[in-house]
Amino acid sequence: MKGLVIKNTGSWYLVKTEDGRCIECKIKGNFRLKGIRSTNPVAVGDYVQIILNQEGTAFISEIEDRRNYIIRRASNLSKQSHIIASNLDQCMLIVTVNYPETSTTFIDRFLATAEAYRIPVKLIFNKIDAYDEDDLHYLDSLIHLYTTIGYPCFKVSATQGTGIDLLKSELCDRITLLSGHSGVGKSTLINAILPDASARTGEISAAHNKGMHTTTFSEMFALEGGGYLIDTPGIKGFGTFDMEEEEIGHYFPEIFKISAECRYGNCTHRHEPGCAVRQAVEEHYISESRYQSYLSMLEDKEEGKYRTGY
Ligand SMILES: Nc1nc2c(ncn2[C@@H]2O[C@H](COP(=O)(O)OP(=O)(O)OP(=O)(O)O)[C@@H](O)[C@H]2O)c(=O)[nH]1
Ligand SMILES: [Zn+2]
Repeated sequence: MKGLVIKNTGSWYLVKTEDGRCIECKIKGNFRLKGIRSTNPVAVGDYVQIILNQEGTAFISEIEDRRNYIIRRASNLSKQSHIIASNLDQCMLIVTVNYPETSTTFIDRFLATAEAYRIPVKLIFNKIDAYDEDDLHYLDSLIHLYTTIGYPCFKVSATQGTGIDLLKSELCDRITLLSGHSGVGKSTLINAILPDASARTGEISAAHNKGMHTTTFSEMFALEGGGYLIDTPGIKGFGTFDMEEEEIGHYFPEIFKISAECRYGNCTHRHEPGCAVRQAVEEHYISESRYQSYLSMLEDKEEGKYRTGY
């Protein structure tokens, strides 16, 4: 029987079958991702084959190939990774320009990593009810910047309910991962979208307290109109994987586009002569903040910090 893994507690998985039942499953056999040592062989979002036993227990016997997945290293030194979720249609990054301020470096690192994973991102600017004129001006300039690069932007207020209907239509029939750093209003937004989510979130935390302190597991919430929302409690961003220096620029779409005109094919857009990217920054075709984010990722790479995520 085929099903979708909607919850992972670390010791068992909840699988929603095609006929609409939710079945608790264990895994059987040895599932390995090529090239990755993972702490969880099966992830939320996986399509699996399950086998029901006569005693009423069930196990996962097969995982279908993943369209994509995002991972996070268990720790900086560890080679083990944790698969956060798989088969995502999109990520929504929740951002606030104030209370607290989300830095453009944080946004850009998230976007670049999602590009590397080939997952489209939409930016959700929350708390628009709380901004003064300066904040709103800055908000509009960010929206202009990111929309121009190709990332759809939405303005919402989770507490006032502004923009929530449009957001719901963007979520419809898709599998969406919600992300954002602490305090941006992720829980409030989830509650505005899914009125019964708070009860279920309580349920996961209870499961966690039974000894799972180091790893947080994801869960999918079914949306009223179809589709799923994935919350990743405790995960503020996802880890980058080993990107080559020349590769980092590929994940900044506007930098990548212009880099075709650089004199050298392996240009890192720092000090090389004939660099079209640096020229574009000087002429304001590429934003200074995006370029700085790009440089900061290069620096991490040089310092061997790229495994930490952010
Ligand atoms: N003014 C205003 N405040 C909001 C809005 N959304 C959330 N908040 C407030 O921001 C604070 C943080 O909201 P949470 O939903 O707990 O934020 P979170 O992102 O889940 O934070 P963590 O639990 O730390 O991950 C709370 O005091 C919310 O009431 C909004 O749209 N406008
Ligand atoms: Zn260059």
